[in-house]
Amino acid sequence: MLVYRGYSRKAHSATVLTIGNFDGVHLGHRALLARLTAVAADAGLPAAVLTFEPHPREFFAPQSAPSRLSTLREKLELLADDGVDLTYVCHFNGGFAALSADDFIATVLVDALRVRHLIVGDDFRFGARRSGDFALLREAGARLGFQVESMPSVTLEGERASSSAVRNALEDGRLEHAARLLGRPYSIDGRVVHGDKIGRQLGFATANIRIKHQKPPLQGVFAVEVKGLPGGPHRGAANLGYRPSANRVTRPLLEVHLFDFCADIYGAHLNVRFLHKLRDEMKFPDFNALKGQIANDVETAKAYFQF
Ligand SMILES: Cc1cc2nc3c(=O)[nH]c(=O)nc-3n(C[C@H](O)[C@H](O)[C@H](O)COP(=O)(O)O)c2cc1C
Ligand SMILES: Nc1ncnc2c1ncn2[C@@H]1O[C@H](COP(=O)(O)OP(=O)(O)OP(=O)(O)O)[C@@H](O)[C@H]1O
Repeated sequence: MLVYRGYSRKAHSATVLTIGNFDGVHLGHRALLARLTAVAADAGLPAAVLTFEPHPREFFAPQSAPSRLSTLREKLELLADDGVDLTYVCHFNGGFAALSADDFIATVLVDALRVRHLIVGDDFRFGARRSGDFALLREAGARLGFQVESMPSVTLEGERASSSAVRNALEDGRLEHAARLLGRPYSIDGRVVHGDKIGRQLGFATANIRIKHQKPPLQGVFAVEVKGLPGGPHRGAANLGYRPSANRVTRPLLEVHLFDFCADIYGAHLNVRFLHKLRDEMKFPDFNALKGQIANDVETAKAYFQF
């Protein structure tokens, strides 16, 4: 998959295009991408995605913007896995937000991305003050020579699959439901960094993983599966939070204790899949209380896995 920053580079051929945030790449997105790649294959044209960085809500209201399900890198990997040929990552700034719906269609969709066939959800809104809608796209397409197709809503148990629904499920600890909405367990990638080496004194060595998320969509103690190490996937128990009982940190930290594992893995790049929530993170009065609880968590996680 080719990735372009912005839309200043004109597409080298006409495109079959879709537009959106695609945070987390959930079931609804995946159905849309399946349709996109099928239409693109039929037309012999590249399947293209236009997405935004930062998210429009992060630009308009950074304080109240929702947490991110995926980093840009994770999102690009997921789009590539789903067969997308070209992704345009458009910098969402004041200038872009001020583009009228008509200018967006003329400058971005027609001139730069050379759209031949556009597929979006029928609730799709765009342009300054969200004034553009599906009807306007249809009308512009008829005039300017591109087809516009609406994607029917993908639902799960009566609820529309959406990034917000996944965030709510993760926040409430309903991980199994989030996994159904995503079509895979929720996971975070990161590199193993050096910690305070207290874990070993506690009897539970942990891999401290630096994550890119400022505000992850979930917190607490979890049964996890870890990919990225030889002989894996490995199972374990993990804490994602601020570690209030020992050397509290200011940025969220992911610490994973792998079962029956002993090796130097500093620097490894891991993918941690959150399968089941065990409890919320807590502040313990002393090391012994923390140690006792972690021992319990490890037993509960092992029981979950029937380890
Ligand atoms: C399964 C598990 C559960 C944990 N739960 C908590 C918790 O509830 N509160 C907390 O402050 N720290 C918790 N921790 C984090 C420990 O405090 C941390 O692993 C320990 O301080 C070791 O830090 P180090 O790896 O930097 O040496 C947990 C760790 C694990 C592996
Ligand atoms: N459940 C769904 N079924 C079909 N199409 C969807 C579904 N969810 C999103 N889409 C479409 O996928 C594209 C990208 O959606 P986008 O990520 O912007 O919204 P979203 O997933 O609904 O997220 P949010 O919850 O943040 O609104 C849009 O065209 C949107 O209409």
